[in-house]
Amino acid sequence: MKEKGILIVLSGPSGVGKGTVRKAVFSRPDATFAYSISMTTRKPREGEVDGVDYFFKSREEFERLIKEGKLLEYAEYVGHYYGTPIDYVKETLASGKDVFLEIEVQGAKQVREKFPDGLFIFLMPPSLDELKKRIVGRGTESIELIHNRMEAAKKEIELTSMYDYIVENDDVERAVDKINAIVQAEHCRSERVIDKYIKMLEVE
Ligand SMILES: Nc1ncnc2c1ncn2[C@@H]1O[C@H](COP(=O)(O)OP(=O)(O)OP(=O)(O)O)[C@@H](O)[C@H]1O
Ligand SMILES: Nc1nc2c(ncn2[C@@H]2O[C@H](COP(=O)(O)O)[C@@H](O)[C@H]2O)c(=O)[nH]1
Repeated sequence: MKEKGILIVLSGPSGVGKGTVRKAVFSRPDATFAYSISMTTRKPREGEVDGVDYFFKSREEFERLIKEGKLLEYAEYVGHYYGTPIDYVKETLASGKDVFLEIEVQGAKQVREKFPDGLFIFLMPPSLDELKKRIVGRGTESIELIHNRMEAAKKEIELTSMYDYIVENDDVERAVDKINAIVQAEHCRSERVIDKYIKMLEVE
């Protein structure tokens, strides 16, 4: 039987710290996951590099990729498309490596439908007040957008039952420790490990 990696999906409301926690996951020297670089139609921010932070696309190109079935999931988020290239995910999982997606909740729902065996982790804010503080503190949103995101966050938090784990992001390094522990536990539990031992017995 073919070795298969785990598809890890980190999601949660806007401003909870998904991007911050994902960067901290990958900055650990022992990180073994492959990061799936998303496509987006938003413009690069200062310092962002095409093919490293995102694959930056025009709306026309993105819509063509949707039609051609090249995306595992996609969502329109604050006026821009975001999506996960499907080939990279499939090929990397088939090679036995775990793949890490950091995506918003609409996209996570689509992935759950296509990859029910994925490992879905919802990043939870310590409180709604703290979530608001983080969105305001980031300084990227107008008052109106902050209000919209807070209303959306309340609805998103109600949908946590589709996730396998909830990790509170009270402290970034603590959240990373919990995510790594969850993935390790999944490796021990999963049939991937059982397959490995069956293979070992077949060889003897
Ligand atoms: N554990 C934490 N404690 C305090 N501040 C945090 C923590 N995690 C993240 N932040 C801060 O919260 C703000 C939002 O974080 P970030 O941009 O990573 O969120 P996000 O969930 O990726 O948001 P979006 O979905 O809108 O892109 C940032 O200013 C970040 O520095
Ligand atoms: N559904 C998807 N959401 C994605 C993807 N890549 C990133 N994201 C999410 O978009 C927002 C905004 O990101 P930003 O870089 O503009 O701040 C954030 O919540 C990301 O998690 C994707 O491929 N699909």
